[in-house]
Amino acid sequence: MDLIRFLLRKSWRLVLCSVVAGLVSGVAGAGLIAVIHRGMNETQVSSTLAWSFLVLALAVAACKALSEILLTRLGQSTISELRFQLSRRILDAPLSQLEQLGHHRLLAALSEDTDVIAQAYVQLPLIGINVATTIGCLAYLGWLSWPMLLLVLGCMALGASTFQLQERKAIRLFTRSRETSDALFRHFRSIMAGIKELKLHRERRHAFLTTLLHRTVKAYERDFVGGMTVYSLASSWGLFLFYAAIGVLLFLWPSWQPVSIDTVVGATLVLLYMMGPFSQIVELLPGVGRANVALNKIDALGLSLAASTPGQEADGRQAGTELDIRRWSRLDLIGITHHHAPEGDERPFCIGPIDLTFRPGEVTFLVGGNGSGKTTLALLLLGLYQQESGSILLDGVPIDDANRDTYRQLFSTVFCDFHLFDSLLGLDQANLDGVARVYLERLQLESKVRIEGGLFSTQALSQGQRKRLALLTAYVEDRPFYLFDEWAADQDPLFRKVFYTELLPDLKARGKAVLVITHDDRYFSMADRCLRMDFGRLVECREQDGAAGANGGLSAPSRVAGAGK
Ligand SMILES: Nc1ncnc2c1ncn2[C@@H]1O[C@H](COP(=O)(O)OP(=O)(O)OP(=O)(O)O)[C@@H](O)[C@H]1O
Repeated sequence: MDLIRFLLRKSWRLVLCSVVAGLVSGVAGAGLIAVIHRGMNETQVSSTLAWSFLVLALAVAACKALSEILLTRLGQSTISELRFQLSRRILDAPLSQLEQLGHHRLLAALSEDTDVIAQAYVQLPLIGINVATTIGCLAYLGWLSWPMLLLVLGCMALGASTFQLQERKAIRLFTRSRETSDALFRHFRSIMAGIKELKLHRERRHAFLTTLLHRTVKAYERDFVGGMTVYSLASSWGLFLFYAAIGVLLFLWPSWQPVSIDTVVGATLVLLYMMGPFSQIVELLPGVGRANVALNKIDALGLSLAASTPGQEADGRQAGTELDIRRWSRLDLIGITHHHAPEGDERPFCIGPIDLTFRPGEVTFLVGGNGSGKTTLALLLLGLYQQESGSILLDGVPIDDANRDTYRQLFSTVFCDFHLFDSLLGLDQANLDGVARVYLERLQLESKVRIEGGLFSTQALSQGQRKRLALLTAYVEDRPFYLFDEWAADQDPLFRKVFYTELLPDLKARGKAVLVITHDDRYFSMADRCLRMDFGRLVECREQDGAAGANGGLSAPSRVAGAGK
């Protein structure tokens, strides 16, 4: 309901206009039936009646068209709003929460759930209009004969109660099919990401298609068809009750009590007319049921659209920050701990407690075996993971929910699994192209890529070249703290040398703090200090790690906790 309130706040004018247009159309339709009924009974048709007929017919057609046009606009604007808001909620949500959910669930929510919710939301005015039309018809029926009204109301109550019993089953099936569509999106992602592996291995491709995908697709089909079948049966039962009421009125009622043929014809006309809006309501109900399932799903993902993130302003900036990220002098990690939620029976991976200090103009190498926790520490430092205990202080100011987003603006990064946007997005400094072209030459990409209006001419590059382009983006960002997660791993020996012996010293000379996660022991001497991760703990670099300060001496932090202090 929060979501409905949220949507109504955004688009109440469109909803109101379409409801009014629909109501006028519905009421005019009921009036048209009354006029037709009177016309059938009059031997000499009056001109007033004829004009009423014309005006009402025009009103019905015009308002129906207007209502439909407005509803289409409402539908598209609702989908846009939902996609925008949900994307925003995803960007606001903690990284660890998103990692636990997985990309496939987020994609399913962004595409399937937004569609289903928007379609149902658009149907709400239609349901309102049809209910209003039905009430108008019932009022006319009551005016013709209240016992007949009671009969029809009885049939409707019977239909509604049986429908409610059946609907629970339909919702259960829709919920199951929605869960299956998460798995379906995971398979779609596997197709995209694993296309080369699937093409190369016939048996794997066959197993993927016939076992995984086919089973999931069929499970989705079965549950979805099951849910829709329940609704179809319920709607047919409702339709039958309508015909039953007409049958009783036409064939049984006159034999029970005296009634004029005129009343019977009028009541039959009303019931036949009511069948239109009634059928529409019943057809709309499965969509409403699926929207409920989609709403619950979005809530279950922890991405409720109605909620807002504490400290987050509407424009994405944060209130109440005391950080000056351009003029910082020390960054302290004090007693930081974190653990990854284990999958199944695995033991959780714990990191920390970690004490560490960074200063501008200092190049730090972070080494350690695979899975030792280097990237996890980097993500904690960047404020992308939230520590479970301990604190991060920038010039003595603790980082919290209110200033974390501002704190993150301290860093430029190239992650191991970096993403390259197709332009220098969000960078609108003067002479952006000129600045970028200087780095393009420096990174030896000028013969491969052109930059026009901040847009890269191509991304069809080798992995190493794409990583250089990501480095270019980081350079242009010109932020105070650089973090590279195994950046040099994809580079040829020549460019690896350029990175360690030219680019890093250049960043240092510009007063940047640099943290390099690396396995390149040949270049450890380029670091001011070298830290080692070992099973989630930060330990001193051993002499055999080869860590030597840039000025030639072994950096060997005397106490890792106080490194840099
Ligand atoms: N999102 C996650 N959820 C659960 N466990 C995770 C997650 N990310 C990492 N881990 C676990 O945490 C441990 C440390 O991972 P991390 O990526 O920090 O290591 P790393 O030192 O950077 O390794 P590598 O050198 O291979 O990149 C690993 O055992 C890994 O299984």
